[in-house]
Amino acid sequence: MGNSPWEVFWLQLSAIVQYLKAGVQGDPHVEITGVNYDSRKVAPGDLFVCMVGTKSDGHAYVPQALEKGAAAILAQQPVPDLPNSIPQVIVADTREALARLSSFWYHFPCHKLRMIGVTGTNGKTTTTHLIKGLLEQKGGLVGLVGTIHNLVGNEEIASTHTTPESWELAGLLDQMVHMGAHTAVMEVSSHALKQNRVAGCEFDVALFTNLTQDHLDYHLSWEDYLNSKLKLFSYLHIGEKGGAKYAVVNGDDPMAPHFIRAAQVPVWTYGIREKAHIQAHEIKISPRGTTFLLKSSQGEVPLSVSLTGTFNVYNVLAAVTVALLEGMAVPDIAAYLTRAPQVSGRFELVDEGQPFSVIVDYAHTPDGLENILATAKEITRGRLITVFGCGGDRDRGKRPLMGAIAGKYSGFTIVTSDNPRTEDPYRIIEEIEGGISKITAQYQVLEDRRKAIRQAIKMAGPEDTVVIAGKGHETYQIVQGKTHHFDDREVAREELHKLGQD
Ligand SMILES: CC(=O)N[C@H]1[C@@H](OP(=O)(O)OP(=O)(O)OC[C@H]2O[C@@H](n3ccc(=O)[nH]c3=O)[C@H](O)[C@@H]2O)O[C@H](CO)[C@@H](O)[C@@H]1O[C@H](C)C(=O)N[C@@H](C)C(=O)N[C@H](CCC(=O)O)C(=O)O
Ligand SMILES: Nc1ncnc2c1ncn2[C@@H]1O[C@H](COP(=O)(O)OP(=O)(O)OP(=O)(O)O)[C@@H](O)[C@H]1O
Ligand SMILES: N[C@H](CCC[C@H](N)C(=O)O)C(=O)O
Ligand SMILES: [Mg+2]
Repeated sequence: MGNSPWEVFWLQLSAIVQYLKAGVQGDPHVEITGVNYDSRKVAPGDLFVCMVGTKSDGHAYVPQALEKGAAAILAQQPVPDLPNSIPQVIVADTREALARLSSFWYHFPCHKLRMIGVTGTNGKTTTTHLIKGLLEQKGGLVGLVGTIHNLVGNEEIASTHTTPESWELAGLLDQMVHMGAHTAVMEVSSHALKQNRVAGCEFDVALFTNLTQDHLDYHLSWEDYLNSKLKLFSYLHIGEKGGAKYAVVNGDDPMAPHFIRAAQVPVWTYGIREKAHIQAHEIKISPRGTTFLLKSSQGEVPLSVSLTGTFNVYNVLAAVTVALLEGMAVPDIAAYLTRAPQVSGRFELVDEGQPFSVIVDYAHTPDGLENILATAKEITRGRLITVFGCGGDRDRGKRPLMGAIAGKYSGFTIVTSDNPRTEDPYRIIEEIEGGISKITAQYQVLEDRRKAIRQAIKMAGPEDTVVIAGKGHETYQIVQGKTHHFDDREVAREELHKLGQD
């Protein structure tokens, strides 16, 4: 954290107070040289923002922040016994205030970029990558914010969250502006929407992919999860930007009417089953890609993409809808899609010349797993062998559901660990077994993920498919709070090489 890399920057606290229209206790004529919401990372001259969290309350860390040299405090409850030299700004919601302040600090980068926000349970990463690739065909740079990485021009900036905290987000958007990007396409998670991480961003386009069960550990109810996602749409019309604003909605999703109702801007729909502005017909799926007829107001054209599965047709339709509305012509869209690169860890084939297929995929929700396994089964002549686990410290309700889905589609399943984090791996596995054991006895437990992958590869015969689900692009396994290097693709490759050696 800190200032923009492009200039040494500071603000007088009074300017921040004025912008936020907030109350202040103490003398606001102090220089603020940075902003931080984590006492452990505060630098001298920072404004320390007290955020109320799920684990602790940032107001309690003011003494640590002051020890590190914080020059002022932004709080939502007055902090008692502050030294006279430390002013405090009081707002109703510090997360929202931080988001607005971040945008102000970086001179409103979201006003200088066309902002495209993509939300939904599954498909955000895939859709945003497709949108970036498509829009760059028009010329110029498109920035990207998301799960795998953030891209500022062609520079890759590691991502810690799918949607970063507002301070880091404004910094990224600022860098995109300085690199000359004209558009930013970003994944907007439900956590980010609920926590107001994007409250300082004015979006031009909001896109909804789908909504199925996830994150109930955090949202506690389906309504809260849905309402968080809806925020991207209900705030879309508000702001000072010129230019066309619109919403794009998957018309086949049962939740579509909520998103259509929430948007107070023109809405465009896409889909396969229901009537929609942009549609796909005659879908043909093969292990290395999909073809279909794209129907839009410009007529029908055949499309060929390297992404496999009906679920990916939805992602392609979503991206195509945005590309069309951003002014691209159908032939240019079609030409790009035939050569669009695969998204890392999404239906990624590991091919070391073995006589069976190995697919690494990021499916970590019941719907994601069902989609990937249904697709894999459709293109497999032999047996489908699935390796998967469920994340620790995450929605427990997903575990038996994913167990049952794996049991339903797979000839054999190996239940293993996927980032147990602080939980007991065997407790997570037991919860998965609660679902799979009701469907089939064709499974085994191998907690060690490498052993599970090895076993699946050893079992596979010609024309079988091994699906290794849940981690996709991830290069780590978090066990007992510690992060170890682990990459499903790397391990699968190593285990394939060992075949026949023992
Ligand atoms: C559940 C969740 O979303 N947590 C996020 C939230 O943390 P929190 O509110 O629980 O924070 P907390 O630990 O209670 O601490 C409260 C405050 O005290 C501060 N603090 C804490 C300790 C200390 O010593 N000093 C100090 O100042 C913290 O910095 C924080 O400001 O706010 C933090 C600051 O923005 C985030 O880093 C943190 O993300 C955690 C690490 C996380 O794992 N989040 C995941 C679940 C997440 O956000 N995922 C979504 C994508 C999900 C998906 O779509 O699949 C994402 O957008 O990445
Ligand atoms: N449109 C879709 N509908 C259902 N499942 C999908 C869809 N697109 C992708 N998936 C499945 O979900 C997995 C994750 O896809 P992707 O990374 O694009 O989603 P995401 O929304 O970005 O996920 P996250 O919330 O973790 O960021 C894929 O590996 C695939 O198994
Ligand atoms: N964004 C998702 C990713 C889950 C990926 C899976 N590998 C896990 O760790 O649970 C989450 O944080 O819930
Ligand atoms: Mg993602």
